[in-house]
Amino acid sequence: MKVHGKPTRAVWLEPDACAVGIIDQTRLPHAFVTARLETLDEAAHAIRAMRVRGAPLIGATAAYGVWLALRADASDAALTRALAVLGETRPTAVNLHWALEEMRRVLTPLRPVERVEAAKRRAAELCDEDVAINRALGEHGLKLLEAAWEKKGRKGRLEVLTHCNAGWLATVDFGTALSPIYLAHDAGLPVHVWVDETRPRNQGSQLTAWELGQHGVPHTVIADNVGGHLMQHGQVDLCIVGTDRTTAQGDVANKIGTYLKALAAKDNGVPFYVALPSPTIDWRLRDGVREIPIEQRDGSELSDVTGRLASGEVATVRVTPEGSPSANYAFDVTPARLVTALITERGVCPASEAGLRSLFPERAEVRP
Ligand SMILES: CSC[C@@H](O)[C@@H](O)C(=O)COP(=O)(O)O
Repeated sequence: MKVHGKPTRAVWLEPDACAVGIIDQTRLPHAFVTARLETLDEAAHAIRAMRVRGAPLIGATAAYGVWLALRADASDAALTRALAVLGETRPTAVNLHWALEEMRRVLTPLRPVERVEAAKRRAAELCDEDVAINRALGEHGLKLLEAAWEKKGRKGRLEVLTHCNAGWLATVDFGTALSPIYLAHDAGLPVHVWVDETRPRNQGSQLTAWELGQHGVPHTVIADNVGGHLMQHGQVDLCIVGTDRTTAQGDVANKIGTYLKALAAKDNGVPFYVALPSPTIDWRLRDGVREIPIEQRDGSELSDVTGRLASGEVATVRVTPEGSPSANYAFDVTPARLVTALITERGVCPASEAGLRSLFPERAEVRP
């Protein structure tokens, strides 16, 4: 997507082919700052500190992280270590493990001398594949938005609610939940997005609002607890969110608070869609509530808030009493029964094992 009119991806190989470029997402929306990652440790830190975040982007950055590691040492031991270091950066998004497994599969049979070039090539391919997948799922999602617009009698605005950031900043490009929204906007549908702020890290108010604004998509930031009220008053036509891990039976882990939005949507008859690239499906798991690991992050993300002062300076302030402990659960699981449908690169399906199987028949028999 474009930043200040220039086509930009969320991760890229630097022109000198010696480093990986990222947008430092901890600096948005107050500053657009890019950074170079040159080592395994820098890549792992970027993921852990959420300079890059969002399930597909974590996977893509980790793939490039393997390349950075092998540049220093392409031995079997170094490959094993790189996969382990990167694999421990964040627990919930399965795209991380999917991308690392793919790098392991491609690189292990090669001689060390062949690995560096192969790692760079495969990481770049994974990035291109992510872009193509997101574009394709956007086309499928667009049909749902068009149908909703027809159902509404083509009157007013098409009101969409989203949670967290599942836009291009969370992927290599286009995004997942936001991909259909960008296509709808570009096709002339009067789409308006209710953007949940998404405490504690505010990916909605800081990242989703920023990227929608860059593309000119009308949107309004709301506090996390507003969605239910809007749905009760007929002000949300549909919800679309992303996911960090979807089980074989269609349960979806996504940013904390997603489950409550799905409950409110169900209670009010509002369609609740989840957009996902197939690498987000964990075919080994079934019961998401019991089986998906939920990341718990440092309590300071809750007690401290960063923003821009009137002076223009960006500052961090504490908003909870000194001494009050905080619990910072980063994700929750929305059971499949609350999900109207899954939007994938192969089409739209019910959130169920049969639904996923109908789109991915080659995965039907994969079980631990
Ligand atoms: C296409 S991204 C889907 C999810 O990764 C997204 O909704 C999300 O929850 C991101 O969480 P984050 O903690 O910012 O990495």
